[in-house]
Amino acid sequence: MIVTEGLTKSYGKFPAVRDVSMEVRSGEVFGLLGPNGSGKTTTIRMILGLLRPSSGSAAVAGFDCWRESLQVRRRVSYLPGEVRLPGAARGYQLLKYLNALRGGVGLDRAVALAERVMGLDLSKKVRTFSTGMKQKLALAQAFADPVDVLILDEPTSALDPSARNIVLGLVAEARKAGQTVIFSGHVLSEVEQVADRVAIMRRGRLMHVEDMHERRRNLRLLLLRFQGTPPESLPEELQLSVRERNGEVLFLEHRGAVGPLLSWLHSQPVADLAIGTEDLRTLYDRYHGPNAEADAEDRR
Ligand SMILES: Nc1ncnc2c1ncn2[C@@H]1O[C@H](COP(=O)(O)OP(=O)(O)OP(=O)(O)O)[C@@H](O)[C@H]1O
Repeated sequence: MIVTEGLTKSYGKFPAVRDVSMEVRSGEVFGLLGPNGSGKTTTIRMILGLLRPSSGSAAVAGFDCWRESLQVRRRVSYLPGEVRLPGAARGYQLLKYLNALRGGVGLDRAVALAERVMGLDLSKKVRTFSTGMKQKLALAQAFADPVDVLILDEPTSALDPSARNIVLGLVAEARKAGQTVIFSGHVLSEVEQVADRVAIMRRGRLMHVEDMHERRRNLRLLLLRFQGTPPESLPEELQLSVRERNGEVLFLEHRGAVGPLLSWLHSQPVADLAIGTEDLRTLYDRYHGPNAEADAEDRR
């Protein structure tokens, strides 16, 4: 649905986005992660046709984002990271106006989302709304747009925990309805909860794309407490590797099938166990944590 090839944007000599090539598949939720200033918003603005790439290209549904930006905008709804709305309008008037720009088809849904799901009073002037309320109003509009692609730039940044959950639920619904979603954010657990794949950016570069389903499927973490000393060696065919050994406790990674693992566990003097998956933090920290490898550009 979205394809970028060598997408690059420089401000003077400063490369804000460098040579980003990625594909977002139709109907998936694509998480975009990276620290402040890593180029997420600049990438998004080029996909929206709001910024002209210095080189490379971006396309949505086969339409070039710069040269055919009208076709692109017809298919895309965008929630900016910083929501700025005209304060003099009442909530309802603003939704009506924004909907009219799209032909008016989403108004009932936008009003229902704003009033019933987000709990807003649409008879009030927008200037009386708090930051979070404004974000909710913009979200109600974005989720009501009858479009193929939703681009949400930090959609939960101003929201309280309950509203955050509502938004994550709406993202899941959008995906079920076949919409393609780009979700940029800083709260790793939220991105982890909704994204099918996650891209990690660093200093304008796309460092890594991870398939979250494969990640969950392929890697299991096991914490085992043995009655007595844990075995020195582990059966090779189980694809277990030791992360840590501490007295009676073994912390293991497992990549193989579950059946043989369960049989082996049954044969062992295991006093207690916990099984989990690795969270996104570990992957993120590989590129941005205290021990992350600096690339050549960083050292300059
Ligand atoms: N108009 C501009 N002129 C000059 N530099 C810019 C401009 N817009 C963005 N930049 C720079 O480009 C880099 C990428 O910015 P961008 O807004 O894309 O980051 P981001 O990953 O979205 O950050 P955040 O998480 O804070 O929203 C930053 O170093 C920023 O200072």
